[in-house]
Amino acid sequence: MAPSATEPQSQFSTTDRVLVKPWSRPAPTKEDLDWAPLVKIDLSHFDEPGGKQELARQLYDAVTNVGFWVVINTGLDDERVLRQFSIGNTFFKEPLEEKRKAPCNFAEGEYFGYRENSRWVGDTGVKENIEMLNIPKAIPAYAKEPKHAITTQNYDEIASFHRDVWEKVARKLFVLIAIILELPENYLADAHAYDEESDDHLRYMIYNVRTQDEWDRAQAYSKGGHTDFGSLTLLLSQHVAGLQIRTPEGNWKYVKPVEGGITCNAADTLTFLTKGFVKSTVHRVVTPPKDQINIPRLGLLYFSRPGANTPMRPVPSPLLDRLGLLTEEDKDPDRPAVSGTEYVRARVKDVHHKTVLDKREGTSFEFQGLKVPNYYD
Ligand SMILES: O=C(O)CCC(=O)C(=O)O
Ligand SMILES: [Fe+2]
Repeated sequence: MAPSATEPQSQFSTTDRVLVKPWSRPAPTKEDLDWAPLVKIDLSHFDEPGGKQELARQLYDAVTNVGFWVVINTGLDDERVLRQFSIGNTFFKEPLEEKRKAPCNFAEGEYFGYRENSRWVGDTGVKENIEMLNIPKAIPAYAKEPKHAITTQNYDEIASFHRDVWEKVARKLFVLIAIILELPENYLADAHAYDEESDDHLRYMIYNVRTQDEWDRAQAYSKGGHTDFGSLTLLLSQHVAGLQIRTPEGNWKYVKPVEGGITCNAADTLTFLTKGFVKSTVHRVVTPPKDQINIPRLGLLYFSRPGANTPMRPVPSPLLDRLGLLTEEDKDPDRPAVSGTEYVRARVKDVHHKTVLDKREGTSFEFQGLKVPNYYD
C-alpha cells in the first residue's frame, strides 16, 4: 500500500507502512531461580492524603540500600505497553539497511538512534547480541532527530507513551526520593523535567538468541556487572529471565518479572547528586534459563538522565547535611559544575565509542571529579 498524502513520512525515504505485528509475552520460566526480594511500591496511593509520605517510607531502604524496586498500579495500560513491545519487535525485524539509517553517534556520546550488534566482545570470537533503538523525548528540542520509518509512522502513540512513562512513573519516583531527602517535593522532578533538554530515552532492546557456549564466552567480559549512567532506569515487565542484581550482601540474585509492574533502579547520576546516599546498584544480564534460552529477550525501558540545565552539584538536602555528607564546597550554589548532559555524554562515549569491547577490570571512569568503577568483582 502506498502511503497516503497526509501520512507523515520518514525523512529518509518514502517507504510502505511497516506492519506492526502484535507481540505477546512468552511464558515465564518454570525454573526455581534465586529471586531477589524487591519491595513493591503501589503508586495508586500516591495522590491519597499522606500517600506520598507513606510510599517514601516504603521506598527508603530500596533507594539507599538495595537499589532496585518494583512499582505497580502505575495507570499505564498493559495494552499500550504491549503495543510498544510490538513496535520494538517489528523494528528489529526490519532490514539492516533501514535500521542503520539513524545510528547512535557514539563519537559524541549521543545515544539516540540505533545501536547495532556489530561489536566484538574482546578476543572471545563472539559479537554482542544486543540491538537497541533509543528514542528521545517528544519535545521540540528533538523534533529534528532522525527517525526510522516505523517511528515516524507510529509517532503519536510513541510520543504519548514516552511522556506518560515519565509523568506517571519517573516524576512520582523523583517526588518520593525528594521527600526522603527532605527537599522540596518537586526538586528532583524539576532537575529531570520532561520539557527540558536531556538525554532521556525510551529504549526498545533485544538480546538475540545465542548458544550457551557463546553466552559463556561473552560473559567473561560482563560477569562483573555494571551500573546505569543516568538517574533512574525503568524496565517494563517482560518474561525472559536473565537480569541479576548484586544484593547488599554481595550475592547475585535474579529479578522476577511482576505482572503489570515496572522494575526500577537508581543509577550513577542520582548517586553523584546525593553524595552516594542513593545507591546505584550493580546488575548484569546472564544466560536465560534452559526453558527460555531460545527466546529472543525483548526489552522496553525508560532511562531518565539529568539534562543540559542541571548542574552536577550535590542537592541541598537537610538529611544529607545532617548525615555529614555535604562539604562546604558542596553547599556553594555558585561552584562551577558540569551539566548532566555533559557528564552522561562523556560516559557514553567512553563505554561505547569503540569497535571491540575491552576488558575493564580494575579501571574506573572519571569526568570532572565524578568517578565510577568500570567493573565490579
Ligand atoms: O535487559 C535488562 O533486563 C537490563 C538491561 C540493562 O541493564 C541496561 O540496558 O542497562
Ligand atoms: Fe543496566
